[in-house]
Parts: sequence; C-alpha cells; structure tokens
Amino acid sequence: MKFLSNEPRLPVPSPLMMWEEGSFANVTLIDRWPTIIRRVIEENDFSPLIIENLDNIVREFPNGIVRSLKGDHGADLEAWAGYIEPWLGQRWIDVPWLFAEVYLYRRILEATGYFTPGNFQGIDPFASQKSSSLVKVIPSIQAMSTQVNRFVNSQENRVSAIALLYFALWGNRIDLSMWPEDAEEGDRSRIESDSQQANILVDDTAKIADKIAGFRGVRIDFIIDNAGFELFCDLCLADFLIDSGVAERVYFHLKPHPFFVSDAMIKDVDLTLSVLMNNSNSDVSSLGNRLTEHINQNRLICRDDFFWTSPLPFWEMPEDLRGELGQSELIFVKGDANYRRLLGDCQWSFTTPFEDIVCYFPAPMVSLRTLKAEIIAGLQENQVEDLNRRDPQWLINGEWGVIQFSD
Ligand SMILES: O=P(O)(O)OC[C@@]1(O)O[C@H](CO)[C@@H](O)[C@@H]1O
Repeated sequence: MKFLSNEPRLPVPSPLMMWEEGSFANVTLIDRWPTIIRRVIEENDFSPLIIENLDNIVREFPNGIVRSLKGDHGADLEAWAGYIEPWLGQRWIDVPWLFAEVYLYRRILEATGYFTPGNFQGIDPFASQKSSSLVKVIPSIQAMSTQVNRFVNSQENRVSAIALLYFALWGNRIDLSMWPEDAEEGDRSRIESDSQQANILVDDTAKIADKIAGFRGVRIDFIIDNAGFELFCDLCLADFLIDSGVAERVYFHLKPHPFFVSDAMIKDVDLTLSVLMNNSNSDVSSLGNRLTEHINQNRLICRDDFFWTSPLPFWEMPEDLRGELGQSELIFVKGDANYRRLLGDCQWSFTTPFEDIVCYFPAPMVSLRTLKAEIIAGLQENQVEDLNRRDPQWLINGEWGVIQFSD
C-alpha cells in the first residue's frame, strides 16, 4: 500500500507515551484498560478459553511485551504485521500510547475470536453497552428529534446548522470507554445550554456556517466516532444537510469492527435507525423514516475501512482513501481518538496553529472533539494558563470541546 508523503508543515514532535506516572496515558494502561477488559468478560457469555485469553491480556500490563497477532483470520493481519514490526518485543509501557491503544482493542478481538470461524465469530464484545447507552438517552433523542424537524421545516439554515454543530460536538461527551453507561455521571447527553458555548475552547462555527451557506448539492463526509447519542447527533446533522439541499450526498465513514468500546460500525447505524423508526413519538419515528429513505435513495452512504481502526497518523492515509476523501467539499472528523490521529498523537505545543498540522488533509475539514487526552493545538497562550487554574482536568474530563475548522 503506497503512503503519501504529505505531512504536517512543521517538524513532528515525539508521541504521547505511557510511562509518565499520573499521566492519562499511564492511568489508561494501569487502570482503564483492565476495567474495560473485565467488563467485556462480565457482559458476555464467553467460553473459559476466551476468558483466559482476555485475562492474559490484563496480565501483560504494564511490563509484558508486544507480540505478533495470531492467525485469527482477520483481513487486517498483513497490515498489522507492519504496524507491530517497529515495537515487536518491547514492553507495553515503552511503546507509543496510540499504537498501544489501537493494538489493545485489536488484541481483544483476537482473544474473543471475533474474526475466527466458530461460536463467537462476529460477536461484538461491546454490543450490550452500546445498545443500552442508546436506550438510556431516548428522552434526549425525543427532545432533539422535535428540534431537528423544526430546523428541517424552517428557513433558518444558518441558525439550524450552528445548533446542530453544537449537538454533534457535545454528543461526543458520551464515550463508553471513558464513562460506562452506569457511571455516576448520570445522563451525559443532557447539555446545559449555557455551558454549550462557554466550554468551547476554539469555536469556528461562524466560519463553518459561512462555508456551508455557499453549498448547494455538494458532497459532505463524516469520519464517525461513537455509536449511541453521538451517532444520533451526527445523523441529525446529516439529515439537515440533505433536507436543506446543502448536500446531495453525505458519506459516513465507520469502523469495520468493534473498537474503543463505543465506536460505531455500519450495523450500529442500522440499529439506531430501527430504534428511531419504532419509537412511539412521531417526531422520532418520522426522523428515522427520513434517514432510512436517505439511505435507500443513496443520499446517505455508509462505508467502512480498516484504515479507521489502524494506529497510523491520518497523514499516512492510503492513497485510494485519500483520493476518495479528496472528492468531498467538507469533512467532519468526530471525537477524541480521531483528533489524536489528526495530530499523530504527538506532543505539539498547545498553541501550535491547528492548520499548520492538519494542512495535509485531503479536503476542508472540521474537528468536533470533546477533550479526553492530553494533546491539543490551536489554543491561545492565555487560555492554557487560565484553564490550568480553573479546571486542572480540562484536557481529559470531557467537559471542554473544540470545533476547529481547517480550510
Ligand atoms: O474517540 P472518543 O470516543 O471521543 O474517545 C476515545 C477515548 O475514550 O479513548 C482514549 C483514551 O482511552 C481517548 O482518546 C479518549 O478518552
């Protein structure tokens, strides 16, 4: 697979590592991943052998070594042999965080036999969390469906677009790898209107609305993140873009297999639409029917690709995918893990201009991200000091967001 040489226009700094005690990456390795694996065991009816496989991954943290994947029949095995090669035999704690995290989620699928012919082939180890998280936010879905239907019937396209961008951003707060659906945080889909804008550190919605105002019948793409409420919010924005005539076609780029607990696959879009269509609230069911018609009429197109579950920085996107995305007039990049890949999960100065890093992207793009990792770009100097004082956890607690546009 030929990779393009297009890279950020600045020297790329070193990647986030996991060895710094107390860093979020270290907490993820030591605490969060074992908890995620234990939930996989609790929530599925796996065989003793699979449970042993999963327990063995936990035992490898933090000083066990990175090994090759077994021949589990995955279509991505050859690509993974290349990803693993530079880190083979190194300790988990000594490899870059992004590689380790993506490798971990692929190891979980190896352990459960997701790709392997047999009783557990194709079983999504996170399915129960994803479906229960959708049911839990039905009240927010009902409220938002009413609003979306009003937007679609109004002529207020600018106001509607901006409101739906905020919903698409804050839908990212619901992330089951960070806050399992029974977490004490309660219903994270409830978005207090005053904090909607106050907690946005870079807000390019006006520029984005100006860009969209000039569109009629274009192609717009979404690199999707989480299933559940976030996917619902993305579907609402896509519905608006199609119904308002802004977009003739919207492409959703989804994950080809379970990933980062709540990441969405094509099957999760189908599940979400069936939940909407079968809801007793007519605003919800009419939105679900409209979206299903968009799919049937090829106006909303769902694709998946193994690049979206690879540990590569986005500037190493394969040439064919880059060519495909290059046909888009605007690409929404959703969520924190995708943001990390936009930046190569590298330790850029927080005030590095965002466009100087993502200038390689094949089309104008918008990142909609709630902060859940210790990297960011595009901030002002005074913002960082102010945030450190006001909320020491601002980089990782999901309470702050960015809507960053690169034209
Ligand atoms: O991409 P998402 O769903 O917004 O977040 C992914 C995430 O949950 O996983 C990583 C930490 O484990 C972080 O990037 C972030 O916390």
